[in-house]
Amino acid sequence: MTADTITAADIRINARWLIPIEPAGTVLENHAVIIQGNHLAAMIPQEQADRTFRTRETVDLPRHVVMPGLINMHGHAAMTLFRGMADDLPLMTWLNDHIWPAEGRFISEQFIADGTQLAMAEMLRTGTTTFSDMYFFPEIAAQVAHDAGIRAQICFPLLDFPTPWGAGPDEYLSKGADFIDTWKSDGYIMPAIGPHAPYTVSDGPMAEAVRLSEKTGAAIQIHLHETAFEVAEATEKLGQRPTARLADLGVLRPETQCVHMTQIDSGDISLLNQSGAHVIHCPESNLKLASGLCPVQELLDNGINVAIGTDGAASNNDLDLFGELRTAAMVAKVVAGDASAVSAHKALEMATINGARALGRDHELGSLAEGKLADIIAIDLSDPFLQPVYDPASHLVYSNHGRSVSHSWINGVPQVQDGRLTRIDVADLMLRVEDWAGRIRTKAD
Ligand SMILES: CSC[C@H]1O[C@@H](n2cnc3c(O)ncnc32)[C@H](O)[C@@H]1O
Ligand SMILES: [Zn+2]
Repeated sequence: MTADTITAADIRINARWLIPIEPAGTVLENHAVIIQGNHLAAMIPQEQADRTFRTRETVDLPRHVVMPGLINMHGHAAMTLFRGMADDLPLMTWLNDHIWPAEGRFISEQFIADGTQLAMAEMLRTGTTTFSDMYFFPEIAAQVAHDAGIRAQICFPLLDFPTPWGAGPDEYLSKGADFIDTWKSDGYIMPAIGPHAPYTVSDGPMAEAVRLSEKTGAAIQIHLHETAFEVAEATEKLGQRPTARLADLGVLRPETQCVHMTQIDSGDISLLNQSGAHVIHCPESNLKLASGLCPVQELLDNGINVAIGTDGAASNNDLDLFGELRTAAMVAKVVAGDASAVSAHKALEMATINGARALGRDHELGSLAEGKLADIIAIDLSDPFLQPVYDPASHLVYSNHGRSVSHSWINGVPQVQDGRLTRIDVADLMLRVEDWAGRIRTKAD
């Protein structure tokens, strides 16, 4: 009999349940996750870990599920400061009469810094370790995320009209090219291009966005087919559905993420499938704005990658991706007329590996496997509202909400410990948020 070799590592997490996401549907019991530096060194039964690893820190999680951190693939982080400001309205009234005037009045570098921090605090507390953002002053959002050590795709905005970030498309594109150049090699930040929507970006700037993506490898994220009105208006004015127009302009590519897609016909499915573009499903925003519903199971059945996002806190009104998963799984069943559509495990895949795939980072994010980056969360299942446990995956999707998240590590660094944020000063943040709320309340009337 030969003695096992003992290897030194940094952190050992003892998990009651482990859902690695890949292979699909797997649930392991009483396993240890070993972290060395910023990556996963091993996932092995706890008795084997006793014999083979010596770590400087051990975290015992005897009532918890451990899984990869969630990836929130669409949002407008700083819109947390507009949460609950304009409810019960359809998309275009909400945007034209409330949100765009408020953005014109309040958006500044400080607004983005404080609102993005508020969003990050909520997302970290509810299990998100990577988020995608499309908003103004992307250089500020990128800095704030980088400083907090949270992974983020930050899309610079592109529109035909002026906003607090720029005078028009030429300025957005030139500032955006510099933004990509500054952040392209960062370990946490993925700079990307955010043409707002087909109805706000004309052909010239849209084609420039494609050229910039081809030149830099940066992803494109765009709101697309959010409402029936968008598709009907474009078809009437331009004689083409927006997906067909974007395909002609070269926008639909494997680097492109199409957000919403509530209106889909067989031609749209072919274009998405042939192009390798991804769909980002935001069911709660779609429900709240009465925009429509994305046929998720049909897209998955046609080989299209579908990831999940919350959208901004002004149209959701929270950034809890576990809540979003529950809605996504429930709504998918009604839309498909099939209770087996989007199972619990499939919903978890949408919020992890499918998001990583949309980012082009599935080789290092989105599942727990040796060599992948150590972006990990734990969910405490000991609460009475999560008892008894027959199937932890079922509880994560159908019974849980994000507040049961107890721990989180990003790049091997602890971000949440026993439900508390380790790197964001929440008390100080609340003072700044209250200050903004006071200003918005007085000027919003
Ligand atoms: C180009 S910066 C982002 C821009 O998008 C607005 N926005 C927020 N939510 C939505 C949505 O669901 N559809 C379309 N546009 C949205 C946000 O307020 C910014 O102006
Ligand atoms: Zn959006």
